[in-house]
Amino acid sequence: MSADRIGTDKIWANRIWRDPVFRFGLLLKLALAVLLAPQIQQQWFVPFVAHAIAHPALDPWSAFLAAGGDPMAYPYGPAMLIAHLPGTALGLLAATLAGVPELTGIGFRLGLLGFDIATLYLLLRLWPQRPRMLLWLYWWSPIALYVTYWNGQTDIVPVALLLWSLLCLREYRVRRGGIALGLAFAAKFSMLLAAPVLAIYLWRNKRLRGLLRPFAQGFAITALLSLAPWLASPGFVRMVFGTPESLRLFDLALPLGHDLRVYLTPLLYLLAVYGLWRLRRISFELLVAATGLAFFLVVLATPAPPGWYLWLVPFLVAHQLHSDRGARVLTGVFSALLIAMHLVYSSGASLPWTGLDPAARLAELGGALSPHLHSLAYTLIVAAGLVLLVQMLRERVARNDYYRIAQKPVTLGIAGDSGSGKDTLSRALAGIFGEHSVVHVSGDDYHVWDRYAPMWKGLTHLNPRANDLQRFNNDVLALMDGKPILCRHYDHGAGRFTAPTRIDKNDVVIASGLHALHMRGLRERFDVSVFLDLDERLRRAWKIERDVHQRGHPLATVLASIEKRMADSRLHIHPQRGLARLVLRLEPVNARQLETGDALEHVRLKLVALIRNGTSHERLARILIGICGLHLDVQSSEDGSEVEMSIEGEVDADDIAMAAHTLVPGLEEMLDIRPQWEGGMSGIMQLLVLIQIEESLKSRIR
Ligand SMILES: Nc1ncnc2c1ncn2[C@@H]1O[C@H](COP(=O)(O)OP(=O)(O)O)[C@@H](O)[C@H]1O
Ligand SMILES: O=C(COP(=O)(O)O)[C@H](O)[C@H](O)COP(=O)(O)O
Repeated sequence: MSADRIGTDKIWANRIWRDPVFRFGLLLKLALAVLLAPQIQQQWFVPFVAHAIAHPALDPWSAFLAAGGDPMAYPYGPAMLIAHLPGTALGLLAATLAGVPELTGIGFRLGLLGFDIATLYLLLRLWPQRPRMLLWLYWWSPIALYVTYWNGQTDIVPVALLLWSLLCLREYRVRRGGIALGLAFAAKFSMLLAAPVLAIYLWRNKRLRGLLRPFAQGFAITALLSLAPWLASPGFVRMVFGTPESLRLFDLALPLGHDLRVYLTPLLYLLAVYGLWRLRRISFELLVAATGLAFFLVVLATPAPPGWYLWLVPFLVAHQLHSDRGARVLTGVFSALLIAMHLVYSSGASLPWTGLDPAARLAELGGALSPHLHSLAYTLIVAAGLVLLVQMLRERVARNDYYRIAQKPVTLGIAGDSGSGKDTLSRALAGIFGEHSVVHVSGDDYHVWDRYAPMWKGLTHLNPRANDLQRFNNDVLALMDGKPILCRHYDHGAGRFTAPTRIDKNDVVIASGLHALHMRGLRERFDVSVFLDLDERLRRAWKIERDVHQRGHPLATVLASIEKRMADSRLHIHPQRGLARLVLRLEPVNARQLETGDALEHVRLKLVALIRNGTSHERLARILIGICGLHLDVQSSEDGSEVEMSIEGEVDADDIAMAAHTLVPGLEEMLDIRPQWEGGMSGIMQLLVLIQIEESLKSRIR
């Protein structure tokens, strides 16, 4: 069980259950379930479910119709029936034993109360930060109270199943999430509206794309198994498909003449789904907002029955939890208008134990009032709903930090001398973002000549003139702007260039090379610019090891190349050190290890990080000491613009992962779902770069 789950369950057990706000709400709902008998339950739902219990049949819908039941009685799928069975069965048993028929309806409503509590629990799992506020916003939600306990609709069942699906998605239990959505659909077909939104969320996040298949399988198999047995049933088709309620989706239409109409509700919904598709990356909070907005659009563009407004409640709760008081006021106004109108114009409940029937009185009032007033009231509701929808769009989407930073790629520039670790660091960073989300441009691919060109006799690779830096610059800028490039690759094995291949845009652009920070225009576009400033003895040892054993060069050639390149290194590579926001210098803790020929992987290293214009070094220092158990020596420049951290010690990948979870929680949805954290100095470099990325992204939204 995840730590969050344990934490939430503890909140649930210790705080919510004991909380007076919960307990009074529970008492109220129990009282309402006992005292109120909603007309639609008494007339339709309860008789159908009771008949299904009393006369078990594989096809309860046809059996009910054959017994003379009302075709309007139960327009729901088998999952809804299964959800209603336990409470109603207990109620029916009690009614039979006690000879009090009302107990059956009470049993039905207690079953709904169970889903109401389940919905509260799921909301608490989704947003555990402010449990007391969530209690007030959901457990005392006027819309939820009205729909479930006065009007009597049972939309709380598919809503709870949909929330379960969302929670499963957030916990990467996607097959289970698909099953939950399939059950929500099998309870009430309109939950299908959420399916494209959830699918786009999984598809548009490369880190989640591989999860779409199990999600879709879970959904499809559940929906098929839930419905296939009854699709050939005439009773099921008659009662469940083509119900007047579902046809309301087509009420709002634009006549084009010749019996042709544009159905505006489906049109608005499809445009909303397309708008979501256009987003580059979608965080979970954006998914929640998008699902709520899709439902909101459909509900406002349709003469929706009261039950459909219950779909909005979890998303209105999320909106109010993460917004200011204005959202709560607006939601309150919207709720009040909605309930006031439906109290008069929609069915309600009677009080059987008292003989009172307030719903009938209200219905008489509704019948006496002018239809103009009904439309006026509905217009007010749509107006308040649109204002609320615009507010949700603005605050849950447009102002969503993730939305504002994730619509452009994260861009990293890594420069350093040959053998300083540029490719190694690039691979380590790609390991935490996920190769699927990273495009890596290497400066080696922009050498002007291949290994066998005579030009190398006069020029070294470290001379900018030996590299097509203008093309490197243009290609990286193109990828930053989301455009594909055509780029050849330098094969260090053969010493030749491969044919140009198309490189597509991606969420993270890593540009590494000898001269990656050489060009100002490009350098200033990087979110993070890194210079690898290796201890020269270590760099030589690493370069010799690599060039001789991995690239197949004779030792003498490598040694001669190093000497020949010294001047250009000082002239063209090292000046980039002063241009980088982050300078990383790896040094041997004991240089003698290099002299005694110890295996390079056994040479203990320390990292000296120079952070320019950083703001998170104190937080970083605490975490590196507290979580990673490292030894730090921190020096700051007089004006505080430069901080140098000397970091020593051993740290494993798990500690790096925990440190990242603490340091940059806001980036977690940009990382792979299983980031490849590294131990040692490589893992610390992963952390340092991530912190710089977070700082840069925050400056995007300031
Ligand atoms: N953090 C590190 N720890 C240990 N070895 C490293 C590290 N970074 C690089 N190396 C080694 O140094 C050599 C050069 O690294 P590489 O990434 O190819 O450098 P560059 O891309 O700058 O030329 C490689 O053999 C690599 O394994
Ligand atoms: O200096 C470099 C740059 O690569 P890096 O920064 O990765 O060391 C290499 O020597 C050249 O690319 C030529 O490669 P090769 O020597 O294989 O022909």
